[in-house]
Amino acid sequence: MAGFRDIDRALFPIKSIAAVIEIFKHHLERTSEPDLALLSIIVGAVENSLTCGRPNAPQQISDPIESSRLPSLEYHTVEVLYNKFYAIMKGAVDVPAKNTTKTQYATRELVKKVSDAVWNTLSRSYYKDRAHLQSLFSYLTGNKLDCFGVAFAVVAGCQALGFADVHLALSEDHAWVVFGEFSTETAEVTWHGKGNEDKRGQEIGKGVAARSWLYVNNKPVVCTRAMEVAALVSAINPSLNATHDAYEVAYLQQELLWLLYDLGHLTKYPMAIGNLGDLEEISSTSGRIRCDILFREAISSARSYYDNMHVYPYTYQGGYFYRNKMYKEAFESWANASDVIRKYNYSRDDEEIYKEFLEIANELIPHIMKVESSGFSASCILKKPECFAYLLRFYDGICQWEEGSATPVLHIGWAKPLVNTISKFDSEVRAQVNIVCESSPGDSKFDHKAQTNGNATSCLNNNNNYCISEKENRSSDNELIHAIESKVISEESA
Ligand SMILES: CC1(C)CN=C(N2CCN(c3ncnc4sc(CC(F)F)cc34)CC2)S1
Repeated sequence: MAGFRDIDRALFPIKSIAAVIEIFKHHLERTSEPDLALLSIIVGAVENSLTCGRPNAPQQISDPIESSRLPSLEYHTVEVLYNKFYAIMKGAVDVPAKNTTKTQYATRELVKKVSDAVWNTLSRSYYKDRAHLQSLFSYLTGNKLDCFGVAFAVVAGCQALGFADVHLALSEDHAWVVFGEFSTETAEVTWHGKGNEDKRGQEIGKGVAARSWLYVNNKPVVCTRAMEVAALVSAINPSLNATHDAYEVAYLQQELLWLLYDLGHLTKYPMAIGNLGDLEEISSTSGRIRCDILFREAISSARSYYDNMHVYPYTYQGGYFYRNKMYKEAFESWANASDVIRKYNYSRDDEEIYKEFLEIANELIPHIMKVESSGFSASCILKKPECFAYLLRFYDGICQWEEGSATPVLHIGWAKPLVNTISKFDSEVRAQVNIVCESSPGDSKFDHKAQTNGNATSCLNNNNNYCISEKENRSSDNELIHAIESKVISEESA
């Protein structure tokens, strides 16, 4: 049984955040591969004691990070849970004894059996979106896991059984596994969303499902063991209740993310870098790079390794700019997010990103326009043509997202804030935006590269892409506005 090494035992009982960080350091720096089950049980136990525990004895005044603030976590407690997990996995599959030195690779049947073992030991019915259901501590003490937690448990189970080829694959709203000699096999192992039949055991769709944002055009984050540790650290949830976080848990998550960052394990994991950026914005670590640099690193990671098919890096950055009243920069981030989503077809599985764009279009941008047109605005974005251009690119990306999709995106609820926003820009500001039409050779949204045909006309038609560049010379953008308005309103009459 991989799990416990003497060094681990020596660090028990765990009485401080610092001790938890020491265990992660040891597993990441001095073992062949970190033990996912062990680390998930430990961090789940700590999170549980600080966020779900009953208000225990009056809090000790000592520093929660270094000395004992945590209810002491005994080696025996962790060992019992670890052995229980191992027994469940062992019981589920009869792994042939390792009689050969030949590396054994997992099969689809094995992966499905491990997924069934987890699936069949979950409580019958519980609120799946509740917080703190992501760790093996939750699974082993409460038989509850969220959809990410099930996928993580399957990977940890396969590791415990000796299958080093089974790894976690992550999109921005779903998780599955890759396996086999070249990690080319894929399998669903958990559910997604509400009321959808799970597809466990099936390979990841290549057909129409692959064109939805949910599967990020087959550009998922395929994890190494250390990146699976980064995923479990990202999944740490410091929330105490709807309005407060447990400071010690947020601090633990932030320190573990910096440990993983320094070891290079976040390089190909944009969302983990974004999570670290969010934590740094709340409470910056002295001597560390600023959070806005982290948001930029997340974007360049998505561009470098995932063909710029991920949306969240831009919405991490846009959210930061918005919270810090950097509205022009926020518009640019959201226009860039829209340039990603336009490449996809909208499918019923994409509700999460739909809600993200709905909130930006119908809450955040209207709020900005309200405060900016109150006359006391400092950033006077209503006078800047580039802001108008960013907003048009943002809205146009959503229009194009809808084009060619089986499910409509826009409805009248989008039109009012949209038209209200555009009409806040005076005509002489709008006139400074030049809209250039581009012919599009192919029909596919993914491999189409914009071609500039040189002659500038202002249009929004269903076949051609167009890009917007702010230029001095005037162009009539009323056609464009009417096109957007008529498009949206025609949706209404449809
Ligand atoms: C800009 C935002 C709204 C802020 N937080 C965002 N998150 C996006 C999702 N988060 C994540 N952070 C690290 N890894 C993963 S893997 C995954 C999909 C799940 F099904 F496994 C989600 C996710 C963390 C929080 S996007």
